[in-house]
Amino acid sequence: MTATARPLVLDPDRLFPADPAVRSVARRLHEAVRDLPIISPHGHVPPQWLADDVPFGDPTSLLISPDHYIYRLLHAQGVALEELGVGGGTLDETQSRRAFRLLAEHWPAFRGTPSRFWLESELGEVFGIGQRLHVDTADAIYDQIAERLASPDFRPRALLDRFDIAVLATTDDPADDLRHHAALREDPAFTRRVIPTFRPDRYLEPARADFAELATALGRAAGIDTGSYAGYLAALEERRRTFKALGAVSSDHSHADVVTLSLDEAEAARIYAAALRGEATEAEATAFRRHMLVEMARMATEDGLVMTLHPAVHRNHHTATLERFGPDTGHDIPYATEFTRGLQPLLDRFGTADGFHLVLFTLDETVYSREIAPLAGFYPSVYVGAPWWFLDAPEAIRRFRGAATETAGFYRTSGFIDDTRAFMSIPARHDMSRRLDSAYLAQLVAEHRLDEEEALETAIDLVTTIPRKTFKL
Ligand SMILES: O=C[C@H](O)[C@@H](O)[C@@H](O)[C@H](O)C(=O)O
Repeated sequence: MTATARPLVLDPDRLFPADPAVRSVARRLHEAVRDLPIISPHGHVPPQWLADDVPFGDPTSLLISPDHYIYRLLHAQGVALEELGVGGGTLDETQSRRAFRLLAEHWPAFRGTPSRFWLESELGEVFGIGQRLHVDTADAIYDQIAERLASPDFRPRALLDRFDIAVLATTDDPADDLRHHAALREDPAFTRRVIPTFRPDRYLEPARADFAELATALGRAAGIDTGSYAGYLAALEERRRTFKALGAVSSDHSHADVVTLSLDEAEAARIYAAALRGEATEAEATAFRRHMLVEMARMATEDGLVMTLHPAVHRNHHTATLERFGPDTGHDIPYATEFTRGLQPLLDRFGTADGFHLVLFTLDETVYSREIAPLAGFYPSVYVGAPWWFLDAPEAIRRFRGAATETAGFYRTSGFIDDTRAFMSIPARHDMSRRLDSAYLAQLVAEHRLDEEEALETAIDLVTTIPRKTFKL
């Protein structure tokens, strides 16, 4: 590492345009939204953290081990995942300190990435660290973080209040007992909204070797016999009702593509029965999944849950890493996808259905201007999902606003989505988005495409009314 250890400086103008006239408008817009409550309608913070409100562990288990944005790049630099506590591995203090030092040693590799922006914001604004992360400061920073984590002020519920997170959605299995959400709702001392999200992916994939076991588990959770296709549908509908009763506002779906089709009931039932016997062909399983996406939309028109799609991720790209560390461990890789023709059967049936909301996320940014924005610019049900995962980054967010706004405007979008497990990064992620949107709106003001009053109203709507409307919050 060439740079010496230096003070950690978070410039108040970070991410704002360099042009002084535009920057001054961006500052004013950001000032108006910077401290507004955070709405997080899709993410992966475990609800148990808030239900049990136990102190976070050490700095590594909090900031490195659960964050695949961080450890994937360290892995690319040659650091072994087991050294970072990935996949549930438990590190003792010596190992945890070593992992933190490894992050510091490789910190230059994060230059220009959103992870650096987020982690520096966390260190400076959440933990009050005054030094930039460096191999010479790693141990001292580790100690400062560890000391703060021991404080009641740094327990999950206290931080939820400090971060002013008004709504936090988790991502949950349809057969989950949702006991943590129930406990939070029954706790008179807990006043924030932590809500489950219905995530049925694996129950809609008959090609899975464990599909029959999953169908049984679904039936057990719903109290409905899923030995038949009718029972399977009824169980899904029952679990959606249970999720909604505990505050859920959306179902989330992440499959290989968003191709949709409708099978007739007899054919769907035949494939389902074959799948329970482990005899469905790959083509039948794919057709069934595509049919079930339409069924999820049909259910959404009946129970009112918002439907979000997060397609086209080659999950678990590296077999050995999956086998050793499990899923969601940094080697999910995007690929190109298509929405216009894939969704036509679903939207032909439900695209104008009263109250149906379909939020489209993509990791293929070419579809924002070509497909998603045009769809959202016609169908009352379709909303443009915020830049997700590899696109949740300054340059990609700038491209997103340029690509989507001219067809769909601002008011057909989802509002920012952090979609994270990394609880400490949530304020930084939302602030990065607020800064970038302030910058984009300021540019429109500078070009006389908006007046500042409109830009101010839009900036506030983007973090308040727009996510609340899109997610029916
Ligand atoms: O930002 C990254 C996201 O949290 C990613 O880990 C999730 O989107 C997850 O793969 C999912 O499908 O829900």
